[in-house]
Amino acid sequence: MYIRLEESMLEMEDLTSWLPREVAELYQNEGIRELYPPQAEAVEKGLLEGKSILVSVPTAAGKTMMAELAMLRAALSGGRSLYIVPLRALASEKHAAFSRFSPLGVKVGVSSGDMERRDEYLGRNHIIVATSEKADSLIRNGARWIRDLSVLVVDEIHLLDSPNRGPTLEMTITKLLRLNPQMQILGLSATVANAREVAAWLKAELVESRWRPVELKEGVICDGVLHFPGEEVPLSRRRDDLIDLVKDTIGEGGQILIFDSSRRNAEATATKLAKVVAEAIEGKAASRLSEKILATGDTETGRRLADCVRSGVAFHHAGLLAEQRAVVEGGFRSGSIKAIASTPTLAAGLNLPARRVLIKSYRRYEGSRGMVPIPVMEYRQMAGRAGRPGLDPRGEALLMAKNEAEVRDLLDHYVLGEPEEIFSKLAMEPALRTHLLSTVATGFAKDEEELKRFVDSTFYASQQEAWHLEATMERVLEFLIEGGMLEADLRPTPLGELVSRLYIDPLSARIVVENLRAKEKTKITDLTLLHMITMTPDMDTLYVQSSDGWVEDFIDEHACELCREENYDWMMREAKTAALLLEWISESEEERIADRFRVGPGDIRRVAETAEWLIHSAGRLSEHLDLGATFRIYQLEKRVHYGAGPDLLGLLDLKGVGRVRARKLHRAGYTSIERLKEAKAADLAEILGPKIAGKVIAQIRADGGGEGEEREGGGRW
Ligand SMILES: Nc1ncnc2c1ncn2[C@@H]1O[C@H](COP(=O)(O)OP(=O)(O)OP(=O)(O)O)[C@@H](O)[C@H]1O
Repeated sequence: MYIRLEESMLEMEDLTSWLPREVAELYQNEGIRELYPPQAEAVEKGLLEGKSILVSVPTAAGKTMMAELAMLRAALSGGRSLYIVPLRALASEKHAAFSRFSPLGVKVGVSSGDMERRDEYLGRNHIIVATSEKADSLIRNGARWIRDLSVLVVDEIHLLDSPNRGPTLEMTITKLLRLNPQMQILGLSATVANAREVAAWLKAELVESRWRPVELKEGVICDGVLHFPGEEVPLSRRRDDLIDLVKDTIGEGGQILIFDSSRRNAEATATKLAKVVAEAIEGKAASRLSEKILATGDTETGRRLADCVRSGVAFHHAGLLAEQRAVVEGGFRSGSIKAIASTPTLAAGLNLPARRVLIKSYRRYEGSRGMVPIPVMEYRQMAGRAGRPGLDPRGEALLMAKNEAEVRDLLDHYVLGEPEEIFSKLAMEPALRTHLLSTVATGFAKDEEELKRFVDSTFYASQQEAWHLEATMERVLEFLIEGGMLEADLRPTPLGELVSRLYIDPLSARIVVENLRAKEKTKITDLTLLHMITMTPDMDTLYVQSSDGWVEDFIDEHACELCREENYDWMMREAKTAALLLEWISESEEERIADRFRVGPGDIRRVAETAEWLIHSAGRLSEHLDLGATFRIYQLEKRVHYGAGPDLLGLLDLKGVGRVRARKLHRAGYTSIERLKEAKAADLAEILGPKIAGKVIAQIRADGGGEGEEREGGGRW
């Protein structure tokens, strides 16, 4: 259980020893009078004197503000800080939050978008927010400003342990430290067992604490009884634990976050609660939110979500569109939504405090491993959302158990248990393949000796007594040499440099090149290209379910268009994913795609976005190696971007015109920009609505060789 220590002894006023008075005033105006104890400890350990610090504290203990103070100190003396976050949604959130420093003259930027870019303009900012992938890509593409950093903040640094994101994070930190040896680094971590090890790697002071701003009571709910260590409290009414708990929370003016094991369960939980919660809310605000959800697009998932939201409940998972998630989060913050049922995957990105947190299922589905219990560290991340500072006297986090034995297990393992240690995942072959190439291609190492020395400065090496990488490294280097990405003496080839800049797995590059070489040019269709990119390890292919019998027919039907694939299970998944993309570019309605492939609208966009990046990369490879499919690939890239047919390409360059509006214009005979120039303003307004029509007209005017010409043309608009 978390404990609350004595109050901090450092007041905002005291910060003027290190920072200009305006900074202290800014926080005072936000109602902050003194530093929380872990913050005060960080200051004592040199946070405001440029010392590197690893902070390992519970959720909501004020980590972000520590980072802000260090970044402000740097900014106000002209220094630059990079703030690394794990998710794009968090990058926008932090960017918005840091923008409140602009009255102090602090410029803030966020790096998102294309991978193969340097974004030199970002260097004008004092604070730059980026995901670890984007930061890595900026290094690979040679952004100059990244060599001149005063402060590096790594949010959620415990993700070093993540098989997906960990190696990139680790290599990015290692490279940034190499480029900026004097830089102050601030690692913000959840509580982990071996924070000292992470601190040692970063040569940082450690601030480790269990302090929380609001007391947190943790326990297990079973059969109408709340079991806390040493205490049992019956719930007032007894029917159904979930419903009773939600009613109890809302009855006391609180909100509840519920974590479920799967999307389907999260949706079912929200639907079940809708009736109960609807009675307890003021309906107007909820109805407005529900309209907002419907405005994001007409899909089954959207409609179901809108129905729930109208009753003051929501579900939240990766199948939703980003806009839909934003409405749900905003509605919860404003109090119109009382309960959210979410999947655990999103716990890290869901920055919403609530009076109560219910972990309805402590298991989660993990591909081939089936349902597995979540780590204690993740449990703590979820539980830590309970208790809104300044609003709740205390927070309560409960796990749900089926019987007494499970109650005891859950109390022992999660409530009273220690979080796990974290381990580097750099030794995994796909990670090494990508990162060894980029290390050489970006000039961090010139030969094998230097490469080994570089790897020696990673978290992996600092955790290991002895190296276990030799064999894997040999294999990976051989692969890169064979694939023409490195010379035998490990100098990068132009192809290797390109692959590194494109930010794709070298194996993806090889799959693309081999398939483009193998296939007769005249036989390459859109489906061939789509299938090719779904074969790469960079594409997360869709699962094939028992009801997906049609995929086999699809494979038979399109056999001569598809690429060669040895493994039939993979072929099924690839073909299903390629079929989804084919429907997307054929302008199938999202609702139809969601239905047929049993995915959420958020999944469609994600698959399309990954595909676009891979198709773009395939185009660059084809161009570089003169593989003869370049034009066709670039056309496909644009179609995947917009989800539209080839006849719309001319219209899709217009801002505000997506697949649906472009098709409407096309149907009305406006098949090109040239044709549009002939149109009457009133006709366009009828097709597009007056606002969008105005936007389109302005663009065509700008495009059409100047305003004067338009006017001479007879004032058609
Ligand atoms: N010293 C303080 N006094 C009062 N409020 C504070 C103080 N420090 C931070 N807060 C407030 O507490 C809330 C949580 O802080 P913050 O976001 O920094 O926590 P965090 O540890 O980064 O959270 P998470 O673990 O969710 O990332 C914010 O609303 C912030 O304004």
